[in-house]
Amino acid sequence: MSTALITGGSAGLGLEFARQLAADRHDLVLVARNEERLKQVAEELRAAHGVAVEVLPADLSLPDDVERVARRLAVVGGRPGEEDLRPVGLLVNNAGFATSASFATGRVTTERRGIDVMVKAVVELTHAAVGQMLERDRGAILNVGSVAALTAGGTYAAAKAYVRTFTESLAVELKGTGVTATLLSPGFTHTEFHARAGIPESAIVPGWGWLDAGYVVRTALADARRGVVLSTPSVRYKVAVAVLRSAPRWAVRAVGKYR
Ligand SMILES: NC(=O)C1=CN([C@@H]2O[C@H](COP(=O)(O)OP(=O)(O)OC[C@H]3O[C@@H](n4cnc5c(N)ncnc54)[C@H](OP(=O)(O)O)[C@@H]3O)[C@@H](O)[C@H]2O)C=CC1
Ligand SMILES: CC(=O)[C@H](N)C(=O)O
Repeated sequence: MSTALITGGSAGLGLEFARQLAADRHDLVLVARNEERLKQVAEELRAAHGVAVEVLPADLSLPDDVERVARRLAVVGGRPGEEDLRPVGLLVNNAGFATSASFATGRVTTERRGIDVMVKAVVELTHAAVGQMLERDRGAILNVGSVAALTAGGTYAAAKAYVRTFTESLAVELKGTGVTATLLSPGFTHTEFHARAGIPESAIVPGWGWLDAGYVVRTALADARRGVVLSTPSVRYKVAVAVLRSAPRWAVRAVGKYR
């Protein structure tokens, strides 16, 4: 039974990762800003599955909070001060958000926060985890990107494009070791994401349809266990990725946010 650290574990896909990993007997470290919701999830999963669940409240747009989570990820186990801590065997970099504002008229502080959470924190936490995983020669990194990474859909898409290339590059570097890197590229999935972004789901009619969070997470975990580098749940979103990757960029730009 290994330990998984999940960022954004209080809601949406992160909560689903926590539930499915707990059901599969993983101990958990849950990271998000909302401590109360994290505590509720921890109580639910300890009671339901008898696993150990650490609650690690952190705002991943704040460097000191990221550093605190990175220190937890760097734990190898057995060292002074680490007696009660097990090394993390699976890091799920999941926390993320988008805004409905356009770049030009939106707040640059919000843009900066998006980069902090979906790019800088992903890099720092991945680096902390990979170090101890290579020392133990086993572990897995699962970064949550988006199909949007292949679009010209704003700074959110740009951040996800970074995570896509970063994760593929990491997989190349880790090849031949006992550590794997997987990029999950979900399509539109029913979570709190759009409501939080001020975009009611009812206002979105994605041509490729909506996905269920449980299905997305089951697919991602199965792919990560097999060491698959690019995990894109559902045939229709695999087709969407193929279309976006092969279409002329002027056509992709014309679509903007793929829907
Ligand atoms: N839903 C979708 O259609 C798609 C989502 N994705 C990606 O999936 C990932 C999960 O999103 P999803 O579950 O849908 O969204 P939700 O809004 O349901 O959940 C987002 C999670 O991220 C956490 N979070 C947000 N900001 C911070 C922060 N500053 N520090 C720490 N945690 C934070 C939230 O917790 P808290 O508020 O407590 O901090 C929450 O647990 C994201 O990376 C998103 O980009 C990709 C493609 C499609
Ligand atoms: C599909 C996504 O990543 C995101 N939910 C969006 O609305 O673009």
